[in-house]
Amino acid sequence: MSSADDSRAGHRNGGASVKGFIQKVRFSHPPLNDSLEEEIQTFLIDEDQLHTFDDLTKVNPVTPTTVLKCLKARYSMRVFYTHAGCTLVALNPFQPIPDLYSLDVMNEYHCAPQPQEFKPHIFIVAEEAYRNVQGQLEPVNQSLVVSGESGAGKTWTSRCLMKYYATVAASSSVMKSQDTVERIERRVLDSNPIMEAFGNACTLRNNNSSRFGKYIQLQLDRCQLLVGASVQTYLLEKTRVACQPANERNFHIFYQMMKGATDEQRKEWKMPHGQHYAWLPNTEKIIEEDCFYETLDAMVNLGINTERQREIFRILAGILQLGNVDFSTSTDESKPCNLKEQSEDFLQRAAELLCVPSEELQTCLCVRTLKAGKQNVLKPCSQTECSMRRDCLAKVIYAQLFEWLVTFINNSMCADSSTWYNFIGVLDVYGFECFQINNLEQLCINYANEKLQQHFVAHYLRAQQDEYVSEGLQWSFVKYQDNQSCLDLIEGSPVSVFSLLNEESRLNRASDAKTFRVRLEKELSGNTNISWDKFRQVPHFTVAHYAGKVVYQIEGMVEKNKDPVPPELINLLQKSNNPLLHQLFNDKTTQNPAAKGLSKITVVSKFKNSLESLMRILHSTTPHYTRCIKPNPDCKPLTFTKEEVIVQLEACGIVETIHISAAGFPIRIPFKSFMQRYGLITKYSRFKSEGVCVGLVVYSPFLSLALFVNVTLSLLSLGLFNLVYAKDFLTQFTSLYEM
Ligand SMILES: Nc1ncnc2c1ncn2[C@@H]1O[C@H](COP(=O)(O)OP(=O)(O)OP(=O)(O)O)[C@@H](O)[C@H]1O
Repeated sequence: MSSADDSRAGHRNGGASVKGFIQKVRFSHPPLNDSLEEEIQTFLIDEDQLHTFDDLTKVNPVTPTTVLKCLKARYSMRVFYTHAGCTLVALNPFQPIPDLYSLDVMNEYHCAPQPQEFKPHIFIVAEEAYRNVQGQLEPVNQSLVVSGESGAGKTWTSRCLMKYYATVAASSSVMKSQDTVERIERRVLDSNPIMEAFGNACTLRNNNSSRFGKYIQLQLDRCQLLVGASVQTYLLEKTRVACQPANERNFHIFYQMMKGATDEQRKEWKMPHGQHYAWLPNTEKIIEEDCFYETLDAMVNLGINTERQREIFRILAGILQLGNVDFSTSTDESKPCNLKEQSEDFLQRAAELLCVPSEELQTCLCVRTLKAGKQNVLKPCSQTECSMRRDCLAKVIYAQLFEWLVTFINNSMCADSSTWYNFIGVLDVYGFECFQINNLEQLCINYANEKLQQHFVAHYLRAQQDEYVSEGLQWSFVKYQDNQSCLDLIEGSPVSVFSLLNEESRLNRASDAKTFRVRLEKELSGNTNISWDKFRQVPHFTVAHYAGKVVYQIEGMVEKNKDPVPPELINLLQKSNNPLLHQLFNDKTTQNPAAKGLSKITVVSKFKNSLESLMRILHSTTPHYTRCIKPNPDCKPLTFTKEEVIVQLEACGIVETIHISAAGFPIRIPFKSFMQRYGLITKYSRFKSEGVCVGLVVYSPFLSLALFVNVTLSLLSLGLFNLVYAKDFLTQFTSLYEM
């Protein structure tokens, strides 16, 4: 999907994260009666033992308190990973832990006959997915969904996963393909510093916060070797280019340039030492991500040649100069605004770096062309409009550049479709957001989280419980909240928040927030997930999300949804003599707003489409969930704040997940797939065959088969599947063995 924008940045000042906000507990926990309280106390009495619970399904009773205490005990013993049934909980240590992710550790997990018997680790999840691909059990393709709030460790985890596959999938002894694999694995890993330099920024919550979502597909050949990768990005926060929230920074790449440039580059970029840039706040803050040479190395490795690099950096330098261009009000309304003192120099430099005529640049920023019948009428813009057009120019250039980089990276890493057969996808998306002021960008992000939650619920909670019902298993229900009605409210048809927003955006008129609020209330008040606070003056609506209520401000929402780019700006950029900039706005293969008429596609429509295609992919894969938890709000090493953690545990429904995982069968394989994969053991006649040991446990009328196989290495992966059941398995199994 495109780098559809929105100004998450603009609304974050003083914003509180979701953690301080969630008041509603999503799932209905059983009320704490005296006996449960007693059980909890009995469990907690053995304090020294709490850290030993590698899998929270073994905790008894499972309550928010007991789960929290175990995680805290483990964290203080420096154990950062814990299984929670089908989910892995990862607590962020906020400091490098020696040897936790070393090559030796990777190899240990990779070579272990039963990795799940090792200490919980992200490598278990990685290895399980890898073995699933090797086992070719449907669905063969895998998705590793990494979630959590900002700073919880999603990007770190995704990087670990990529390194793991780049190592184990390249460690094959197939010498012939070794060269390719090495090159590819290098490229896959090198895509990270580039994407992070251009897509991450230092925020109040995380020094290296990803300002976009991504889904990386690691492509594997028939031998499960890494032969390529592709990345899909979601909703880049392009507003940050022109508007940085208080105490936050712009994208890393600008600081990298500023701090890492040689004298020669400074001259070329017209960036003398000590020059202040309005769009480059907090330059004094030094963070480890300010590593220009690492980005340059990665660019070289991915094949971005020196000339291309020059073009990229000139564009970026041009954007910075643009930020220092300010307008003064014109005394005569019929005349365009003037430039403020010094702004002329900056405009001149911006024009030179962007390779466009400076007078034309100034006219585009200050004068609007209106269509009156067949004639064009020129109308001077107000001071505010001029600033908006300047910001819009910077945003559209940056978004197109980011898009181009992603396409370039994909072209450089993606394997020919005839050479790869399966993939393992890693999804790293922004967590739930709730600030003091929330607008369209929070609505999109929270909508994405609703979709993922629905996927999780469908996959683990609902599917499992529904299946137990259809199988007639005795099962005491865990109550969970189905979020379909919230999704109906946001994206449903025929009427929803999105449909009304789109309708309003298509009307060629300035939108009025109050009128739009009335319309929302009239059309949507039948849905219990939407409400309005009668005492709040500002037009708003409140959505009851699965993770809590979020109040959205209506003002500006429709305009953001339209995301208009004045055509004069596009025309100007199309004429640029910077070959890359020229290509960005002329190439039909890129998402060129002018060429493709994208300005007519609204932000929510684009986002919804991209999310739907992501969900289709997720539904076609075997998912593995990792919930990253941020143990304290200040990113302090080894500090566990229980109030911070409990809210995150509740927001992701971990207690219910544990309940269900503990009570159910965690790994299920369709009978047909099982027989296809393991039918070969029938060759080894009877149980007494050499080296084969099969144990059969029958539960009537439903069956579980525990297989303990120690035959050949080819059956090693069987260790992953410790429990299988299927209605007619006994009949078929016994007939195979002539029992
Ligand atoms: N397993 C880990 N070991 C050591 N440090 C870690 C680990 N995971 C995360 N960190 C630290 O926490 C910081 C924040 O992690 P990360 O950037 O992955 O968060 P995130 O969830 O991706 O946040 P955002 O949503 O803002 O992008 C990292 O920069 C790193 O310093």
